[in-house]
Amino acid sequence: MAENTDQDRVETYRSGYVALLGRPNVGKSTLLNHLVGQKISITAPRPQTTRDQILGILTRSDGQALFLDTPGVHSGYRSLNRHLLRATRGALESADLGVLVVEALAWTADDGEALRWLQRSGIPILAVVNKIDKIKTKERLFPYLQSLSERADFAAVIPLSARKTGDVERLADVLIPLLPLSEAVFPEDQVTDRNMRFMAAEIIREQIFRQLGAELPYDTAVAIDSYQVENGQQRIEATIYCRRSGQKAIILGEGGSRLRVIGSRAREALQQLTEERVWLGLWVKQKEQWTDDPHILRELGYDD
Ligand SMILES: Nc1nc2c(ncn2[C@@H]2O[C@H](COP(=O)(O)OP(=O)(O)OP(=O)(O)O)[C@@H](O)[C@H]2O)c(=O)[nH]1
Repeated sequence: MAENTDQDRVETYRSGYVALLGRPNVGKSTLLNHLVGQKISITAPRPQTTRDQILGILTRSDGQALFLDTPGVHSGYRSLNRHLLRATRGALESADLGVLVVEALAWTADDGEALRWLQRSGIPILAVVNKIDKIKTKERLFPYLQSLSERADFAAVIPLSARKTGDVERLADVLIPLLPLSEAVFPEDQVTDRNMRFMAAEIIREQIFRQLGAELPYDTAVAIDSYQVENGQQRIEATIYCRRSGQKAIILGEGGSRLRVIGSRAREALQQLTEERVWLGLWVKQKEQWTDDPHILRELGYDD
C-alpha cells in the first residue's frame, strides 16, 4: 500500500521555479512570506549553485515551488543598473512559471512593464490580483478582472488578499499544478537557500572574532565567493576583507597560522551544522575602499 502511494507521488509530483514580478508595493513580499511561511531551516541545507538565488521555497504534498528573486522589479525599472537587470533576466530565464502581482483596481505603466518582461520570457503567466480586502464595493472587481484577463493569455487570474492564509493556500492550489512534473529539488523543511551562505559568513566571522579578540579590526568583512555542493561535500570559498595591510598580517598570523586556525574551526562548525563534509577555502584581501566596491557589497548581501 505504502509502495503504491510513493509511486503515485513520483508520477504526479510537480516542482519548478517561479518568478514573482510586480511593481513596488503591490505586496510581493507579503505574498511570498505567506506562501513559504515564516520558518527558516538551517538543518538540511542544499545551497543553490547553478541557478539564480532562490528567495523562498514552498513545499506541499503535491509539489514544490521555488520562488526566484527578481531584484530589478523590486527596485523599480527606471533605476535598474546592469547587475539588477541581469539578475531579473536570469530569474526569468530559469523560471518555469511567472507570477504577475498587481493591485486590485489599479493598472499603471509599471504593471505593464512587468507584464512585458514576463511575456518576453515566453513562460506561462499567472496573474495575482492582490489587496481585494481593500475594495469596498465588490462589484467593481469583476470588470477589473475582465479587462486584466484581456491583457494577456494568463494561465489563471486569482484575486486574493496576500495577508489571508486561506487565500494564499488557494493560490498555491492553482500554482502547483502549473509546474512541470518533477521530484522535489529541496528537502521539505527548507524554505530558502539564502541562509546557508549567510550562516557560513557568520560562522567565519565568529571564528575571526574568537581568534583575534581585542585585535579585531572593526571594518573587517567576510564575503562568500562561492558555495557549491559536490558529491555530498559542501565547497565554500570566502574572502576576509580588511582595510590595511597591518590588519591583513594580524589575520594571517605568523606564516598564515592564525588563518589556518580560523579556517579549521569554522570548517568544523560548518560540518556540524550541515552534517556533511565541508571544504573551506579562505583568503584575506586588503582593500582600502571595500565598502565602495559593488562586487564586494553584493557578496555581502547589500545589493538589493
Ligand atoms: N490591505 C492589504 N494590504 C496589503 C496586502 N498585501 C500587502 N499589503 C500591504 O502593502 C504594502 C506593500 O507590501 P509589500 O509586500 O512590501 O510589497 P512589495 O511588492 O514586496 O513591495 P516592494 O518590496 O517595494 O517591491 C505593505 O504595507 C503591505 O502590508 C493585502 O492583501 N491587503
